[in-house]
Amino acid sequence: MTSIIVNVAVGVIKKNNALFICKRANDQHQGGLWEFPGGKIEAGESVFRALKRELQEEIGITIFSSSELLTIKHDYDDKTVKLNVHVVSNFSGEAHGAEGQDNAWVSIDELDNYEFPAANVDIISAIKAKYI
Ligand SMILES: Nc1nc2c([nH]c(=O)n2[C@@H]2O[C@H](COP(=O)(O)OP(=O)(O)OP(=O)(O)O)[C@@H](O)[C@H]2O)c(=O)[nH]1
Ligand SMILES: [Mg+2]
Repeated sequence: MTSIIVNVAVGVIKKNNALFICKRANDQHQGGLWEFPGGKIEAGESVFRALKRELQEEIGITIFSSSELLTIKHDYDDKTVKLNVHVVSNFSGEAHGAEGQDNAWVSIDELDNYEFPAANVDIISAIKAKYI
């Protein structure tokens, strides 16, 4: 058990019927697994503000709005994360691996072919349930 809670902004980037996913670097927490891009929320930052900053840094897009999908609190052995997951379809720029990370546009059905961190099971269920 740990008392550290990491507050994270996560973006499900949607264009037509495809979602943009990235592969986490091996030296990161949950490294080598696929993710929805995003990152840690800084002190005093809103989820949207953090998402805008992280998506600019990690995948080179500028987002104009986002809509809340769900919030998940998940305990890993080494830390607890609170994932504030938003859907983003209103953005400019071409999503790419701006930090050199592998990436892919995938359909909802294709998500099952990629391995995600344990916390993401609920994100993928929510995506499927809502057909976002
Ligand atoms: N971005 C992202 N993080 C996730 C997902 N699922 C999940 O458990 N996490 C966890 O959320 C935490 C924070 O995300 P992050 O590592 O992207 O944070 P960051 O971009 O600020 O990274 P940095 O600390 O290397 O600068 C990590 O512990 C990561 O394992 C996901 O789908 N996307
Ligand atoms: Mg990140």
